[in-house]
Amino acid sequence: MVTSASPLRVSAGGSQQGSLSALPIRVGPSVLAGDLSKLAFETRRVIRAGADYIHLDMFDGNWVQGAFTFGPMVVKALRDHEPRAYFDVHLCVMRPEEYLEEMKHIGVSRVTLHFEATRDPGAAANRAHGLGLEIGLALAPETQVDEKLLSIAELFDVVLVMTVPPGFGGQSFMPEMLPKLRQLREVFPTKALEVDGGVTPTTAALAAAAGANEAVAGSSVFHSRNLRRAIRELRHGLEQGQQTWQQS
Ligand SMILES: O=C(CO)[C@H](O)[C@H](O)COP(=O)(O)O
Repeated sequence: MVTSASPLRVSAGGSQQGSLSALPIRVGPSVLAGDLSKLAFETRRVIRAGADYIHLDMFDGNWVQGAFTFGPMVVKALRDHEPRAYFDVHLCVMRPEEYLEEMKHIGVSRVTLHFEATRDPGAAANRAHGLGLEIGLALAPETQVDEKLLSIAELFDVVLVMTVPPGFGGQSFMPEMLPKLRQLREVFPTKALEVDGGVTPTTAALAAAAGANEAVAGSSVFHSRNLRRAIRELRHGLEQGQQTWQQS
């Protein structure tokens, strides 16, 4: 295992702590935690409450065993309701690279593929960019950072560090993912770094102090009685954490 005591470098890398201030803080509610019978309503509610983007988890019941959510047709229907929202689709499916053209066609803003599920992630990133799609690389908790992964991650617009095993909401944030975030931030000082799973204002602050600048949150937003306050507190947690990073 590579630890923070053995920093890794790729060609465009280099440790530039402090430049994190250039990266925008963004909060993306995961509609998985909302009322799935009212997806358009839930999406509109969090947009009005100040969400920066909408996180949409597509599970195929295969890559994440037994968990099905929704597919491209549902996302297309949502897009028709919300033509301007930033849609961040997290593909927890087998062979996610086969869906890139469809994601573009239905108006997705960014699509995130799992490193573990994709046959040739580098080629997928290049193809997504050719289509004019932003592209993310998701890392399941068991995936460790090494030179090969870094050279692939360099091709992506965002790296998503899963802070729970993908599959369902309501799990607890895994603090053991924080060193992974630190490693990635050291190598990629200006790349978007996102966390997903068990994100609350407290864990958002921990993640941002380790380098994250984007947070997906399901339960802590949708189970709150006040969506606006929940999103504001998550943003505040990220800002506090970013300050800690800058001072460290
Ligand atoms: O990708 C996911 C699960 O695989 C969800 O986006 C994530 O779990 C968000 O839910 P919560 O904030 O309740 O943990």
